[in-house]
Amino acid sequence: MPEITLPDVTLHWQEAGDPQGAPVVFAHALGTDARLWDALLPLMPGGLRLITYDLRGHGRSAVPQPPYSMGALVRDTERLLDGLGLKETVFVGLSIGGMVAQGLAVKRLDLVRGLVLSNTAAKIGTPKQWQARMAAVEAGGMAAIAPATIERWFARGNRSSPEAALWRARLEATPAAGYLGGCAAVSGTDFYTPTSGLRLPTLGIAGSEDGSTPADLVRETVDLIPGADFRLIRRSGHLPCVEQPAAYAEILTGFLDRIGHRAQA
Ligand SMILES: O=C(O)CC1=CCC(=O)O1
Repeated sequence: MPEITLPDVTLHWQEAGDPQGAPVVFAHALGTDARLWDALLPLMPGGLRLITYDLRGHGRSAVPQPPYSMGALVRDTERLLDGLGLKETVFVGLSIGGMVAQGLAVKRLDLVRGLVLSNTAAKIGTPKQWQARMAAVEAGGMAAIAPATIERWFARGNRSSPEAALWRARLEATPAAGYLGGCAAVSGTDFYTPTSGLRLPTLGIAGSEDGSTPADLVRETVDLIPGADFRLIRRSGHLPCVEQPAAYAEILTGFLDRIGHRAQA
């Protein structure tokens, strides 16, 4: 499994698709990892280099002591992309991954030619809500927040599915320190002003039953960027790439086609 060792953290990443293809990079949600994209990637068309990675504190990446800042998460991503020699990617970020996407596009537009803001916002929750969640994890571990998280993540009809059970197990296996670090990063982030200055092809994706970042919240952020497209995925909560991978692939492929993001023959 490929790793990249940065000055203050080692990150795990992997790739699929065409090594010479146009690069698409995927950043996952808090309490998940790069496997969030497993059902989606086989549904993507050819001519793309599909890169996934684990944020610090998650998956197989190292777990530095919390708290983390959004600046650190963006810097990790910038260093990963620079280390892989990538430019002009389409960057797909879901939830905290979508915050990283916004921060990266603001800081390094040379790395991002198209932005996909999935189930995310410029600001998610309030510091008070994040404090309460962090206190629950500190007191009871990851299992303490699992039932409520599954309700936010999955549409009503999908909460008893094998996917919900799998992602609950993965949430509970997330290192508490990594999760707490990520909570602190989200809690301290408000990208309304910087994101409203972005000018690049952008697609917003929301789930009709998302209990974490409801569709209206996603739309509010996406509408900050002139010309951005917005798509709603039905029968889906916070993780539509898991719940409705075919619909997600179709929407993402349509965006890539519209902006001509494919390997040149
Ligand atoms: O955990 C949640 O419900 C919502 C969330 C906020 C940031 C993120 O990545 O997930």
